Amino acid sequence: MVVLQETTLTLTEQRVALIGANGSGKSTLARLLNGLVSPTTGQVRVGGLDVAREGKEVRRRVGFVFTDPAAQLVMPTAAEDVALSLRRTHPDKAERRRAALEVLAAFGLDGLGDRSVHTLSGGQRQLLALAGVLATAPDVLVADEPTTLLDLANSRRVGDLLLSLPQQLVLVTHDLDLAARCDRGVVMVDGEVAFDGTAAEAVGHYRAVA
Ligand SMILES: Nc1ncnc2c1ncn2[C@@H]1O[C@H](COP(=O)(O)OP(=O)(O)OP(=O)(O)O)[C@@H](O)[C@H]1O
Repeated sequence: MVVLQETTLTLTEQRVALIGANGSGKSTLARLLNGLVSPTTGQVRVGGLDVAREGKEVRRRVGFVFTDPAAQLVMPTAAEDVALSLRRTHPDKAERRRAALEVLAAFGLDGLGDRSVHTLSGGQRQLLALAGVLATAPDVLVADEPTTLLDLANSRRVGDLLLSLPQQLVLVTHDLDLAARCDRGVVMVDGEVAFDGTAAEAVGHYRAVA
């Protein structure tokens, strides 16, 4: 089965939204960017690196946030989870914990370091997943519907945070208000790019065809 038709995209804008109906190929396109899936034909390059051949280096540069944070929170406590991301930059354990607590505070999760990740709210878990990925200092963040499971306040909070990141963001979302705030919008229909332009135009196009 062909999931994505022939697609040529050069993503240079700071914040790129991928929008479109369920099953249109957004997640597949996003997953190609860090090698979570591989193309059967064609090539994906990130910062000059070939994702298929230099996958490890690409994954170091491209952070990926899933819709469900449970997919990526692997340690028992919040602090330990962030600390895992810091093991390369902070080899000393005590220093690593201190740095992890600082990261948590920066994401509004102060005081939750020793909490089991299972006792955190959905919003807190999504912020923690984001904190963990960003603690690895990726050049690019790919986020696949990161606000879908969140209530209004948390989805605003996570959305604002994503849009204010210094690194490039590729955002798959059904939140059209959030998508419209990006710098570029790509609309997928049946595995093809149906529209590519400013985010506001892309949202308008999607609303017209949906
Ligand atoms: N590994 C796979 N093997 C077979 N089919 C797949 C695979 N991955 C995705 N698909 C199919 O490809 C299509 C596109 O899926 P994809 O997850 O990229 O869509 P999406 O636009 O992200 O959808 P949603 O908004 O529902 O998350 C779907 O029909 C899906 O079932």
